[in-house]
Amino acid sequence: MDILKQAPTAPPSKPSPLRPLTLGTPALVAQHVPCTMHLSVLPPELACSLFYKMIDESSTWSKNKWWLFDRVVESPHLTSFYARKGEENRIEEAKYWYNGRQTEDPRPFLPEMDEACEIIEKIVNAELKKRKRFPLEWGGHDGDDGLTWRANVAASNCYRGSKEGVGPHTDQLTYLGPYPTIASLSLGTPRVFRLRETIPTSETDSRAAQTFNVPLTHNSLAIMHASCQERFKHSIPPQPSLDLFRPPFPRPSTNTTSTARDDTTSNARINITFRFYRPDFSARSIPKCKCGVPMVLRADMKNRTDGETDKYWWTCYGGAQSDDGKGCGLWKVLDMRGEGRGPTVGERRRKETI
Ligand SMILES: O=C(O)CCC(=O)C(=O)O
Ligand SMILES: [Fe+2]
Repeated sequence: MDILKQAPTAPPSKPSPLRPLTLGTPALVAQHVPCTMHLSVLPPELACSLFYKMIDESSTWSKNKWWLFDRVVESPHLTSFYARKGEENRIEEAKYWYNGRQTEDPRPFLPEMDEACEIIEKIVNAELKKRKRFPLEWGGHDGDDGLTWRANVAASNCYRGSKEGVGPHTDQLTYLGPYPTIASLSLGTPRVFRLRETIPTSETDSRAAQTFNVPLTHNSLAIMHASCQERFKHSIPPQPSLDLFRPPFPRPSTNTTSTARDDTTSNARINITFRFYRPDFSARSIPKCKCGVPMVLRADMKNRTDGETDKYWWTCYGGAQSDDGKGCGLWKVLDMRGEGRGPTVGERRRKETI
């Protein structure tokens, strides 16, 4: 009888934690995460003048404040929101919301941002042609090739010194829709961009998450490709120390004398994320919760599937700015077809094969 006894089953062992890995080259970035890294993307003089312009503008930017569980949190770094020319009317009229609060009217792109944006669009579109497309990505309008990524807005951040950063998060998909492509330009002091995968519940027993650290240097472009927001959280962690940035060109024609120059070194980093707000996720198409606030769209990262049937949640964000941090708690699953969204890459493919 003894032989029939089953060997005692060992308790399921958790996969061993993995050490953080620094991805110091574009090849390593492409190998490990759904991102690409592009170095020295703008003409050096443009990168430098855009850095100065954004540093000056940042004195009028603001900090983000919102409710997290039972406390008000304020992100120390400064942020602002810009719309590309020709898009301001659509975007102003639309009134976007962020963190449960109506955003100020977006500012128009500065001329240097326009110049940078045109260069960045070319890089992004060349990269998109090489990549696998996901069925829920924006499929484009009839008549265009569905591949063209056009930045119509930009969110900008300024981190002053090594302590300012942003914690692990995914970008809200409310206006970006599923599987967005986000192009993130870094100017000034180098910082680390940290990515960590959220392991789906069905795989937590078989594999562990790894932390990836990507150094972001002045004038580099990190593209977060489709599936990055669905699979990875990203952050700019505070650092124990920083390499100061020495701008390679002086400030253009200011009245400061050489002894009073404030451009010799800087501990600040400017980040500009160029984004494509999808026409099928226009502000007026966003459902509102019982608080009267547009709901926020997020991917169900723990139960992701195949790029076609992934689940996304619209959730109440009214609590983020209310007096007590409590909202109505309403949530519902995104229903692409039922809500009349698209066309998606998947729908276009199906049409083409019929
Ligand atoms: O500063 C960065 O590179 C990242 C900023 C970011 O994650 C965001 O604005 O959502
Ligand atoms: Fe982000």
